[in-house]
Amino acid sequence: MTKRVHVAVGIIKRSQQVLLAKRHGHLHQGGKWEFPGGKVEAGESTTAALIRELKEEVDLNVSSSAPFMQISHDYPDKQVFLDIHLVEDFSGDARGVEGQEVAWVDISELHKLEFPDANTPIVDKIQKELI
Ligand SMILES: Nc1nc2c([nH]c(=O)n2[C@H]2C[C@H](O)[C@@H](COP(=O)(O)OP(=O)(O)OP(=O)(O)O)O2)c(=O)[nH]1
Ligand SMILES: [Mg+2]
Repeated sequence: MTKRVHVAVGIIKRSQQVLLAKRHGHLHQGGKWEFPGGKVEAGESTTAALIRELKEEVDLNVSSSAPFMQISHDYPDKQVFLDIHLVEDFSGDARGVEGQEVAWVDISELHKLEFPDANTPIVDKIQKELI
């Protein structure tokens, strides 16, 4: 029995596109597209984790964010709690700091890409509410 992993996730939106990153093949859920983010550390707020992770992973400076949705999902090998925030207020040019592929993708095309299973409701809600 392991603990549920608390993850801060950012939907980074610029006009009708969102930023995706491809998870490296060796990682959990590797090879799939994700919304940038990562584990919230002990004693850290979700917002602080989001700011830290988006700087570390895609070199963006987040000015503000708003709660979007929360998802608990059980993978066969891992339990996650995704605390997902909408980020429309940021600066910088996105790049994959850790060598990962990044892409600005039209919201209308999102459902055509492969995401981790936990992301299905996220993609649905983005396509309903953010277009
Ligand atoms: N960032 C992100 N993680 C997701 C998404 N969907 C999803 O199931 N996850 C899962 C995959 C991982 O099990 C977990 C994220 O943890 P991670 O291991 O990538 O965290 P991290 O960036 O802090 O990485 P590390 O420092 O441990 O290398 O959440 C998503 O859209 N974005
Ligand atoms: Mg990460």
